Amino acid sequence: MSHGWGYGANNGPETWGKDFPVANGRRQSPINIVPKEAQYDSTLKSLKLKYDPSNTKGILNNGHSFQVDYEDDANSSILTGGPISGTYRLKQFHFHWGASNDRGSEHTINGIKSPCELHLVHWNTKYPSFGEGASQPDGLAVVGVFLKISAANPRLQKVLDAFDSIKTKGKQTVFANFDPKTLLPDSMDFWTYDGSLTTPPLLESVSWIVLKEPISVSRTQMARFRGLLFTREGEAPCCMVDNYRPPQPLKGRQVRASFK
Ligand SMILES: Cc1ccn(O)c(=O)c1
Ligand SMILES: [Zn+2]
Repeated sequence: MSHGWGYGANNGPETWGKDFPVANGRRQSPINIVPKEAQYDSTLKSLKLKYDPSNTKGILNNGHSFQVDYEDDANSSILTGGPISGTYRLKQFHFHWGASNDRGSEHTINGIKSPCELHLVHWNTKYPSFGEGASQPDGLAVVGVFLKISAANPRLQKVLDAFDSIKTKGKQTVFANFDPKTLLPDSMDFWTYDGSLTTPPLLESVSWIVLKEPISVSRTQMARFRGLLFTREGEAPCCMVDNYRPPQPLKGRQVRASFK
């Protein structure tokens, strides 16, 4: 049976290039963002996120993270503006986090890791589906939001409360009427660059939009993320932690800022 990619010593990010050679490509993600080297671009439009909570389909432990899935057969939960042209539909959101609060995010700022990073995944409606978009250079747009340790974030509570039902790989449960907008910070200032999926198949199809302002999460809330498992029910349990890919070479790419 294929041992499959993961985040362990034998199947982690350093091994992904064997099955997915694009891992060493020219527009891989995540990256380290150096704000002083980002170029302010006054032509960037403001980000527009319009989400319909009734599109919420469910919450799933996929063995790498957990994700909340959305109906995407209409333009009811969409991303427009920012660096992208056209309309991108929300497909799912998920997180990446560490075994301790000193690490966990995928993007870093001046080499600094955050304990957690939220990704809201959207696909370009010029293509017929997410799968089609995922193989196109302008097919996907992912909004990244850092989480920093502070007071408990009440907006995470509904997500955390579902964890008991999706503890192990493959488990999913009903999850309805969740507005991802409640997980966004006040400021929509962002950095943007051309990148990739941060998990195999690492396709180079993502316009990354990384928000400057983090949202809060408490130590106790982070501990609950770490109670999820990479493993299936009945297997030797392995805590779902450190499910992040480290920063990849910029290879000449420009990072633009929507703010001065
Ligand atoms: C489409 C996709 C898949 C995995 N991850 O981590 C992402 O951020 C986006
Ligand atoms: Zn992600």
